[in-house]
Amino acid sequence: MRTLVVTAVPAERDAVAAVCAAAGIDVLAAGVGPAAAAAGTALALARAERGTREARGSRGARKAPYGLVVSAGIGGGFVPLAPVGTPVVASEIVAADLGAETPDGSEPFTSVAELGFGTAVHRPPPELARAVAEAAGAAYGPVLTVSTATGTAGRAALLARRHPGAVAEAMEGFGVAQAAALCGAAVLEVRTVSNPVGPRDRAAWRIPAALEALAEAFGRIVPVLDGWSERVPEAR
Ligand SMILES: O=C(O)c1cccc(C(=O)CC[C@H]2O[C@@H](n3cnc4c(=O)[nH]cnc43)[C@H](O)[C@@H]2O)c1
Repeated sequence: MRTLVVTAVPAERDAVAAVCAAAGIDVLAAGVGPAAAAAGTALALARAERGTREARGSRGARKAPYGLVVSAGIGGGFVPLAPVGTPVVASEIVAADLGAETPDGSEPFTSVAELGFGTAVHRPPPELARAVAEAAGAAYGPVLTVSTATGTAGRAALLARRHPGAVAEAMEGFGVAQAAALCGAAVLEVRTVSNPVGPRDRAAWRIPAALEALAEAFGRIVPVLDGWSERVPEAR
């Protein structure tokens, strides 16, 4: 089975391109936010599936479908679990602001799952996610997907309270995970921390350092991904 890495922007794609190309892993920059991530991932997975069907029985090189999709890029880190520069790997990929505001009561939000309308959490294969986290020396815990980046200490504290052990926040993981689930592929989320989750402070961002750390982390992660993909049976 093949592996697809999905980033938001070309700078993240370019950071991992060389090490992924050497391993035959495709990389796609799908855009910022959960909708762009879901759309780009679903299109790539569907095209690969169609390519496999069309190649079946033909003499052309048969390309397997994707069995694993990795949402990768920079993200905000929940201090102190994930300081700036830290790699993080998701134990859970959580839609943290997909639901309804509930003004009454102690909890101001109820998730789409609690409302009975669908899934709010996707879980990577734990054995693989833990192995990737170990290889990368990453913080391991829930990674939150938001449509609006946190900009206050109060919001950061509320998210940390609602999601104990959360290591990072970003804007694409749940979209990638939804598309992967639709196509029967496993999912991972791997990020490096560019800024602390909390008060909006662009001066505190360390994007070049986070991109460098992403490239370095993928150098250690790709052999683990290769090993896992070889163990997964070929396409049906
Ligand atoms: O302008 C701001 O203050 C601001 C604060 C946080 C994030 C943004 C973005 O535009 C993020 C876009 C991009 O980067 C990822 N990312 C990185 N850090 C965070 C974060 O703290 N919260 C959410 N997303 C983050 C994200 O995955 C996007 O692809 C602007």
